[in-house]
Amino acid sequence: MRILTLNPGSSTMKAALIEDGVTRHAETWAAADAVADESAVHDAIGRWGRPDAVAVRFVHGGSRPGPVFADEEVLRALDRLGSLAPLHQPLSVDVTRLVLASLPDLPVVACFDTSFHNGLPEAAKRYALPRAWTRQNRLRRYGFHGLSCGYTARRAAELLGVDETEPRLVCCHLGSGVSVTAIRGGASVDTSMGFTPIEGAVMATRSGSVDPGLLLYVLGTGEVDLDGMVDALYHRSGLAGMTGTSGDMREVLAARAAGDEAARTAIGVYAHRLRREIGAAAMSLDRLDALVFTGGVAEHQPELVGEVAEGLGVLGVRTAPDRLAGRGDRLVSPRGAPVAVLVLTAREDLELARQAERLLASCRTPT
Ligand SMILES: Nc1ncnc2c1ncn2[C@@H]1O[C@H](COP(=O)(O)OP(=O)(O)O)[C@@H](O)[C@H]1O
Ligand SMILES: CC(=O)OP(=O)(O)O
Ligand SMILES: [Mg+2]
Repeated sequence: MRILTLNPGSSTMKAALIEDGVTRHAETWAAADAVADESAVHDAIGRWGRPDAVAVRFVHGGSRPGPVFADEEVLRALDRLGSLAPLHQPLSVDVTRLVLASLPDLPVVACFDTSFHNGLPEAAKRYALPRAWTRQNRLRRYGFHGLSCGYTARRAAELLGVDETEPRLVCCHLGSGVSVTAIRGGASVDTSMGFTPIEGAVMATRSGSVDPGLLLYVLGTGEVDLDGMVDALYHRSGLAGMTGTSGDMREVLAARAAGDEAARTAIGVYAHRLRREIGAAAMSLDRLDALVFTGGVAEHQPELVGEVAEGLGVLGVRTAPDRLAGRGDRLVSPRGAPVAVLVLTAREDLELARQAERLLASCRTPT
């Protein structure tokens, strides 16, 4: 079966054609370009040949436990979640509408980052807010990067040579968005992103967690209104805000190498907050078998993984420089280390294809 997968991230739009679990074609565009230039996705379909189905990543699926077929009614509901993930959700809705319009007779499957975290334990899911706010179970922690985590959990178990239900993992997804998830028995038991993909670690342009009291204070001054706050927390914070760069880790590392003090501080904050999240995630596990790093930054800047890991000795985490310098999916901890450290390529495309195939198979009438 040939599945076209579309993965709108906050900085990139990634498309791939997966045939029976194998990648045949792949292309990445800057996120803004992919939707502004409607023909980009269309051209890819033309070049790669007609797929049997399309699978699209939506970061926010609300409480949906798994993928669903996308139609206009589903899209309208997902669009209403747009303000909870403004860097991603509108792009996913737009690109899905484009596909439905240009390939009207193809099944299009919407797959959700949030589904992987749907079974979070109550204590990890709730905010300590007034019951009147939380009674409907909507104002809660959802978690994101779930498609990446689902793939990572399976791939890590494969590399460790154990059953999927076995390893206790902490999965760090370091892309433009950054999240840390504790995985036990193949399921999410805590995660750093919450109601929105702002919470938790420092990201490329997002702030990560900030004392809500600080935000209330700034709003109270009247110098920033709600739109200004949204813009600041999603677009002008994180590495970008601290350094005046785009927030792309390549640029920040280059600035630090050139002696830029703001870049040095920003990477210090990024690594410190990431270690805090890793430590917190480990507390939801009864043991830590492996710490997994994935996403664009982990894949392309493994030296940063080494830098983060250096401060995690208390968890038994160590890395080997020669292994870090390698390529592809690999163990980067030294032989005999108490915790395996893995660097894995994020394969949301394979997870998207897998989920779409399963949904399609479940709808086929048995013969
Ligand atoms: N080809 C590359 N070479 C070096 N760094 C890269 C490359 N591609 C991505 N990165 C790094 O990965 C980050 C983006 O991660 P990615 O997972 O692709 O983003 P998105 O959140 O859009 O899915 C960038 O900040 C950059 O530092
Ligand atoms: C959820 C999220 O932040 O995704 P990405 O890293 O792809 O932007
Ligand atoms: Mg991504």
